[in-house]
Parts: sequence; C-alpha cells; structure tokens
Amino acid sequence: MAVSLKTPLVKYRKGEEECPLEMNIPMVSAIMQSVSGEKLAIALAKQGGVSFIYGSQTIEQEADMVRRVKAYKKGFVTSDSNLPPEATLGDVLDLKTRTGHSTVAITDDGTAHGKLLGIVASRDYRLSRMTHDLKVTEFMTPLDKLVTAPATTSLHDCNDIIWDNKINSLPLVDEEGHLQYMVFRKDYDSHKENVNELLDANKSYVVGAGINTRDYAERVPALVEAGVDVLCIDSSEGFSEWQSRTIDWIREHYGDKVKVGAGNVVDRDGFMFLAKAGADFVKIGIGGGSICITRETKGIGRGQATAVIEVAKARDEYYKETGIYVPICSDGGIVQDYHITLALAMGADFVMLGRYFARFDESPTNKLRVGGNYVKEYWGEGSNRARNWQRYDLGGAQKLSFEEGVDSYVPYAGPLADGVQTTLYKVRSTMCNCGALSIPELQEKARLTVVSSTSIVEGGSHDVILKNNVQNS
Ligand SMILES: NC(=O)C1=CN([C@@H]2O[C@H](COP(=O)(O)OP(=O)(O)OC[C@H]3O[C@@H](n4cnc5c(N)ncnc54)[C@H](O)[C@@H]3O)[C@@H](O)[C@H]2O)C=CC1
Ligand SMILES: O=c1[nH]c(=O)c2[nH+]cn([C@@H]3O[C@H](COP(=O)(O)O)[C@@H](O)[C@H]3O)c2[nH]1
Ligand SMILES: [K+]
Repeated sequence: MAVSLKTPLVKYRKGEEECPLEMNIPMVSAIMQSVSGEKLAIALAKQGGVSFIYGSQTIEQEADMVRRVKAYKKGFVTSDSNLPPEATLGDVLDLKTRTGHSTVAITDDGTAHGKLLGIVASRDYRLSRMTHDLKVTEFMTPLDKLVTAPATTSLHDCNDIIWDNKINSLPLVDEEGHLQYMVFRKDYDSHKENVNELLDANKSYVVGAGINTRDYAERVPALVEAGVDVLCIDSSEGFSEWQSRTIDWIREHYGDKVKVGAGNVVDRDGFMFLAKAGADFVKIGIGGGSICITRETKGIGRGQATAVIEVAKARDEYYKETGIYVPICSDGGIVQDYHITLALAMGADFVMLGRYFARFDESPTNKLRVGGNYVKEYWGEGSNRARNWQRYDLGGAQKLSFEEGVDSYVPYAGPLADGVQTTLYKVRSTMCNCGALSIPELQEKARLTVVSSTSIVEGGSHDVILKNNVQNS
C-alpha cells in the first residue's frame, strides 16, 4: 500500500524546515519498567517507532540501556552464554537451561568479551558417554580449530564465511583475541533490511528515555552522554511548574540540541503551558491507561478522546500563531488496533502504548502460564511494584501511602514485529477507506461521529451462533 505513516516526533517550523526527528510509524512505547527495556527498544526501532526507556531505575542503569541500544549492530550478538575454562559439562547444561541457547563461548574469564579459548555447541558432547564433571577444555572446539573473523568484518562477509565453512556460528574477535560478537546462521533471515527501521546519522537505532522533574541535572547529562535521541518528562501531571523548570534547565545547558517532550495534559491550557515552556512534543492522557487507577484513587483525569480533540485544536492554534508545530501524543487506553486510527483521526501525531507492547516477547517481563494460557506480567509505574525501586515521595522523605496503578497479566502475543505489522496493516487499510495516504490527510479527511451503545453492539458479530463456541459432544 502506498500509504505513508511517517510522523513528526518533535517540534519544527512546519512549511519552512524538515522535522529534525521523524518516525516511520506513529507508535512509541510507554515509559514503564514492564514495557520499555533495551530489547523492546531495538525491536520497535526496527519497525520504525521509538521506545522511551523507563526512568524508574538508577541513572547508571538507564544510561547503560540507552548505550546498549545505540551500540547494537544488526546481526552481531553479544554472547549471553559464556563460561571460563574451569567450567564443566554440568555448567554448560545449567547455562543452556537458563539462556535457552546451545552455543557457549569459553573465554579466559568467562565473560562475553574475555579472550576466546573455544566454543561448546551441542555437537561437542554426548550425554550418554560423558560425565557432568568433565572440564569444558576436554571437549570444546578449541580456538585453533575454530573459524573466526576480525571484529571489523561486515555482516555480509560474515554470512559468506558461515555458508562457505558450513558452520552455525561465527565468533568475531578483536586484535588481542577478545571475543566481541557472535553471528549466527539461524539469524540470517532477520538480517535482511527492515524497510521502516529508524536509524540516526550513524546508522544506530533511534531511542528515547524518560526523565523526572527531580534529578534532571544528573540524569539528563548521563543520558545525553549515552547517546539518547530524545527525552520525555514522565509524569501524570504536566501542567506544573516542575516541568517548565526541567525544560528551562535543559535549554540553558543544551539549547535546542536536546529534544524533550513533556506531559501529561488533558486540555488546551495544559498544552499551551508546555508549548510555551518549550516542550518538543506534548503527551496527552490522565487516567485512561489499562493499569491506571488515578481517576478512581484521586478523581482526576479526562476521557481520552475528549482530551485529544481539544489538545489537537490547541496545537493547530499554536501553529497558526507561531509557525511552530508541536506534535501531540495520545498516551494510554489503546485496546483495539482501530483505536490507534481513531486517535490519529482525532488529531494525534502518534500514540504511546504500554499494555500493547507488554504482551510481546521483547518486553522485559516474565512470560508465564496461567490457567492454560500464556501471559506476560504488566504493572503500572504508580504501583508499589514499580515504585519500590525508591524515588517515589511527596516532596520529602514521606512515602505515598496509596497506589495509583495495578500489577497484572496481559495475554502473550508473540514477536513484536508480527504484532506491529498486523496492527499497522489495519491502520493503513482504514486510512485508504478515508481516502488518506498520510496521517495529516487522515486528520483532515476522517469524519468522526458519536455512536450509541446499540451501534456498538451492531458493529460486532451478533445474533448468530459462532462456530467456535459450539461444543462438540
Ligand atoms: N498518565 C497517567 O494517567 C498516570 C501516569 N502515572 C505514571 O506514574 C509515574 C509517576 O507519576 P507521578 O506520580 O505523576 O510522578 P511525579 O514525579 O511527576 O510526581 C509525584 C509527586 O512529586 C511532586 N514533584 C515533582 N517534582 C518535584 C520536585 N522537583 N520537587 C518536589 N516535588 C516534586 C509532584 O508534584 C507530585 O506530587 C509516571 O511514570 C507516570 O507516567 C501515574 C499516574 C497517572
Ligand atoms: O494511573 C496510572 N497509574 C500507573 O501506575 C501508570 N503507569 C503508567 N501509566 C500510564 O498508562 C500509560 C499506558 O497505558 P496503556 O497500558 O493503556 O497503554 C502509560 O504510558 C502512562 O501514561 C499509569 N497510569
Ligand atoms: K484506567
């Protein structure tokens, strides 16, 4: 389909200059422990969107996650299964159970970047003939019998070496013999280009990170140093002096070079406040998230559609007055794929999703089997589980005594790439129905109408006996 889902992530003088940071799809992942870790960030950037790495962790941990996303090289894997030469067959088997990987690098210090001594793969041992206390050095394929390549070898050449030598994995070593990466034969298919992938000028994946309105003077420099592309202040309350102070501090120290979104707001005044404070984008949504109980606990918030429609008007008004287009993001509450299309039609430039992404393989949480179904864990940033990492307080040392989010399970949904591609196929298809080949065109052409509850029932399958539900006795 010739439909473009390109959309601006940060403000720009529309009509006069290119947006300095655009996405290829209108999706970002929520600033949450249970959603946006480095794996999800890489998987989403491959599809053309951006993750905001969660800020509810130490500055060092967050900066390290950003650094690892920026350092990621497609097809080059940092080995997660490594053992020292003293290790035994028993250790190999234990490690295999833990990582699920059957290729183990034997390095002098047992780390991913130690001096490479050999490789153990399944074909190197026979459990029926060997005891668990046998040393790996007795049965590994030693370095002098291994095919390796210099760390600077291109992925294309690595794949040729793998095919020519009929091997399953190729270790890449630096000049001192330290292991740098592994390239695996089975990953070959995923090495092919992703047409939508979102890269910076150095061909690294684009990644965002969440910040707060307290430790920004330390956190922002660490994230910038790690190579972050865009920041976002993570809070339920954007219409606040704390946020303008945070943006002021960033402008004072970095000018416009460091991009920072702010939020959340739910009305015109909130948007105008943040736009004037200098936010690069503005995030909308209080209380609508699937794990949010803010409206129930505090009685604040607003219906998501009402909020998006009002803020979109304010954005257009601000653009008319100043020539600056400040993109807006609808955050939370997306359940059906078509809700994304609706949010865009109502004027959002992109959407932020938590529950949606938490369901995929790449989210950082455990996959469990509950009641015969696979699920993944998903918890709110305002839940005790998330807050326990520490920062939560009300100005002083006193801990908040009530939760604003829940801890939950969501149905497991497989790999992110498949999920996102299916979702966006539907979005594009609806855009075609509306005669729109781009998001701005959708915003202009889509006709929104209020529906009754009867109409919603009518819209689903009804008054038929679904074959799936017929019990065969
Ligand atoms: N979108 C939503 O509806 C909601 C989202 N959340 C999520 O929960 C997490 C926590 O959100 P919030 O509770 O809004 O966090 P927050 O850190 O923005 O605010 C917590 C409290 O600290 C105060 N505060 C902020 N900066 C301060 C400073 N520099 N000095 C002193 N006091 C300061 C605030 O006024 C507020 O009372 C975020 O991840 C947020 O996205 C939580 C509730 C609702
Ligand atoms: O009231 C809340 N308590 C929480 O604990 C909480 N954690 C996240 N969020 C917000 O929910 C958004 C994700 O929503 P979805 O799961 O519906 O995509 C996120 O992007 C946040 O805006 C919270 N809101
Ligand atoms: K809710």
